Amino acid sequence: MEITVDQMYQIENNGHAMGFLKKFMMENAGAAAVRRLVEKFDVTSKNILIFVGMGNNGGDGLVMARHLSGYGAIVTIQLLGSPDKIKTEESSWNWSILKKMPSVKLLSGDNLHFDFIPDVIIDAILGTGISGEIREPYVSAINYINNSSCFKFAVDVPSGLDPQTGETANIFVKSDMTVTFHKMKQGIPKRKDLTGELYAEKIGIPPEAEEGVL
Ligand SMILES: NC(=O)C1=CN([C@@H]2O[C@H](COP(=O)(O)OP(=O)(O)OC[C@H]3O[C@@H](n4cnc5c(N)ncnc54)[C@H](O)[C@@H]3O)[C@@H](O)[C@H]2O)[C@H](O)CC1
Ligand SMILES: [K+]
Repeated sequence: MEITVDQMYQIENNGHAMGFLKKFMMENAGAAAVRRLVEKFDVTSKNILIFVGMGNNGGDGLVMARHLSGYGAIVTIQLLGSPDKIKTEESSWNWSILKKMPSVKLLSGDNLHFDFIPDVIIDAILGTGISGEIREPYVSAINYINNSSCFKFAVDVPSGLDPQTGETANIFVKSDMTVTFHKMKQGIPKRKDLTGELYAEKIGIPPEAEEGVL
């Protein structure tokens, strides 16, 4: 069953109100995404570059970084903004854990020059919160991703694709694999040319959180 983006936010809020906090959803989302990635790709000693936006899509990317480090990957995060401008509590919480993990390299701002060639790029820039045309520094990050020939993995939805309508913004990521969360959003499967292999993974939200929504 496909759901709307509005329904997803309502379900998420209901689950949170039940006590299944968004930070737990985020943890499960990042862990489920990593499970799919490592099934496909041996990440041991591989260079993984994660572009992280300032909302909760970025937060999922931060969770992935921690898990991938545990799998022996060499992880670099490029936060697309300043750490003090991270927009949500759960994403900031994950950033603060990573600050205690020298195994993960943390970069921030809009300087997109790296001293390595990534084997995998993770797009955790924008998810269901997208609105309007893509702005900098996200535009440059999306260009960087699309100009790279490595394996590309999209968190929840390729950034720049509207998960409700399936329409694209001025610029958008073309990925090899996409993992969306809880249930498929209506617009995503319309653009399999952008998602690559597409999966919807459960993230522990109680089914009761759907009551009155679906
Ligand atoms: N579905 C779930 O149960 C869960 C989903 N999770 C992940 O959270 C994101 C949605 O997070 P949200 O913070 O609402 O939105 P985004 O991260 O997509 O982005 C919002 C952020 O981006 C800025 N922005 C919006 N449009 C643009 C634009 N065109 N150009 C530049 N910047 C833009 C805006 O200002 C906001 O700050 C969902 O996709 C999942 O990945 C959670 O982990 C919890 C479980
Ligand atoms: K994304």
